[in-house]
Amino acid sequence: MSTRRPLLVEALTAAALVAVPFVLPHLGFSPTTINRILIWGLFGLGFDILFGYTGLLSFGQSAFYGTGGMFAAYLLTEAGFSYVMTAIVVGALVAGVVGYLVGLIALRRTGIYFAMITVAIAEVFFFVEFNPLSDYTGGENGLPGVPTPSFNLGFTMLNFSTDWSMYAFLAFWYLVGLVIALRIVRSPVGAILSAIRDNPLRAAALGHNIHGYKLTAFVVAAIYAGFAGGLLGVMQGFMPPDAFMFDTSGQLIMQTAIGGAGTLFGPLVGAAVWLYLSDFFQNTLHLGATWKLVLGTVFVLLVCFLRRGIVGSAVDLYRLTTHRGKPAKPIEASSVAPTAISIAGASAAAAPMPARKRPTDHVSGAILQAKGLTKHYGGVVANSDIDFTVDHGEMRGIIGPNGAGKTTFFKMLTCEVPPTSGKIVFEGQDITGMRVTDVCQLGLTKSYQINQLFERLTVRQNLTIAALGEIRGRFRLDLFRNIRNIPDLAEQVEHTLALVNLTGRPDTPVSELAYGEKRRLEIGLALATSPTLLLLDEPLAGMSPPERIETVALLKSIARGRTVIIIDHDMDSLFELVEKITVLQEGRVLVEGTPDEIRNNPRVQEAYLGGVHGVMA
Ligand SMILES: Nc1ncnc2c1ncn2[C@@H]1O[C@H](COP(=O)(O)OP(=O)(O)OP(=O)(O)O)[C@@H](O)[C@H]1O
Repeated sequence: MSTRRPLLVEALTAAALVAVPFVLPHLGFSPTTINRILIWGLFGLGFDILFGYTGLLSFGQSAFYGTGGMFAAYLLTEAGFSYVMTAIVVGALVAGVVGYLVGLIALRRTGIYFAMITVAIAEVFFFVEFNPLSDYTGGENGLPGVPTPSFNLGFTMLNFSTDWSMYAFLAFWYLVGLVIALRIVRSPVGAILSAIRDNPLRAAALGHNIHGYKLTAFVVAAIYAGFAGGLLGVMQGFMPPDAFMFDTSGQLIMQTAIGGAGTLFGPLVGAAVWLYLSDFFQNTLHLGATWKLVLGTVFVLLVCFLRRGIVGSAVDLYRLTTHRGKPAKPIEASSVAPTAISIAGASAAAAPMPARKRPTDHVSGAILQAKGLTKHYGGVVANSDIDFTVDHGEMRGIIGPNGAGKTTFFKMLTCEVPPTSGKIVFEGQDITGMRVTDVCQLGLTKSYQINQLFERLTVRQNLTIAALGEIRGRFRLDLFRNIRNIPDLAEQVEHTLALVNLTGRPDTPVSELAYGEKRRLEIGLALATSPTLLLLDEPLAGMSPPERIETVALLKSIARGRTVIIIDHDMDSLFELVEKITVLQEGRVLVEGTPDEIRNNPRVQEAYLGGVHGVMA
């Protein structure tokens, strides 16, 4: 999808919604089914932002769908409130508040534990609706008598009491919901959500408050669910209690899987398939109770053979046919609904700009001091009583045999793991016990020994995520801001691309990069945060000799004007790069000195060669 025509998706959707009443009835869709599809589609927009874009599989969306729907229906039937749209919006906001509170609890865990908490929450809401709150919700009877909306335009009265007028009403709100969802996924927040989906730990290490962004996605999904629930009551003239049922959450997930997660349109298309087939099996084929068995089989077949869902697979096919000869792009949510990061680089200036500088009061003297740094893993002493100082502008090497504690030392410096004892001072500030996100925001970051990239994103998109951390800070709710309007972002990404020599590969997905290119991108991610202190953990690991030569040259150019600490086992390269080396052995500092001093130090030779004195490699 062209990123130069961002309104194309919206315009095509509007045209398709106009065409639907003229086309779908001929394919066997009843007006009621079409209206239900729209409500599921709207419900699914929020769920797709949560699941497809952020990677959070919630089984609890029925709780918010029911809450929003019931609240709106209660206002309109029991509380004597007569403004239908206001009631629906209030219901959606209440669902959002409930989503915020639930998210605070559920998002404390990840993966299967998060999913299990959402299951439990859905069950709790179902119980509460049926028992303690049945006086308000109607219990198993639901709330009948929900009015249809009507608007007085002065010269005429708009009424939505027929199926097709209700379709127009729902189609309008679906389009509004889609436009908002597209704005969100195209915003910097949308970009960060897709980074969290791919690699939450790296997203946090690049300075993003991932808990805040996950909570945002959770609340957005709850608001969409609540709004769709309100529309359900209005469409049916009755708010059914089964909106709260676990089946509702399950059906939403299955429809999203059928249609394609991370596409925004997947839930709508999935709902069309699901509802059409369930109508067809029950009403046309009269399968009785076995219709669920057949539908289940169809679901399994669809998910097995269309792994990306119908919309995702259609996009892949389109790409294959239109980009024949070019390497196929991997699975990417931006394919249908372009994400912010797919747009970010579109207008990037080709000319590199100078690296951004963080304001600092200290231009000389120590930038980092570690005092008595110790780390125990149970009975294993990874680091013991390390005193370590690095000055501004210095390029320091750290070496040591395998298991000497080098990586653990870096992890403590970047606050990925807390020290058992000791203190870390960075730019005069005690950072001991701070979070990795905050330390990155202060200007201390590292590239990892094992690549920690955003695999489903391109090179440019990866660097955009890193640069956003420095430009926007740890958390900002600019949900509707176009990423193109962020000053300096595109230039900073282009500059980093040039620094790590990847200007020829900006739109290549990470999965298609050669190993050496991935290693350079790994360094680029750290560089794009504009650190004042850059830690590089084995940047040359696993590289072929030509890749090493290229990367050493790259490291030399990167190091100019920066403070860098490098761990590596490649002594020749390290001795060529740094002015001073710290040797670790068995978790302690063995010795510090210039490359020549270290090369000829008998204690270092003994540490490496097990007591056989000789010249080190
Ligand atoms: N998460 C952990 N849990 C338990 N022990 C750990 C953990 N991480 C590291 N260790 C132990 O701490 C010691 C130091 O490991 P570390 O990875 O820091 O060494 P290293 O010098 O970086 O090694 P290498 O050069 O092989 O990467 C090792 O004995 C290792 O087994």
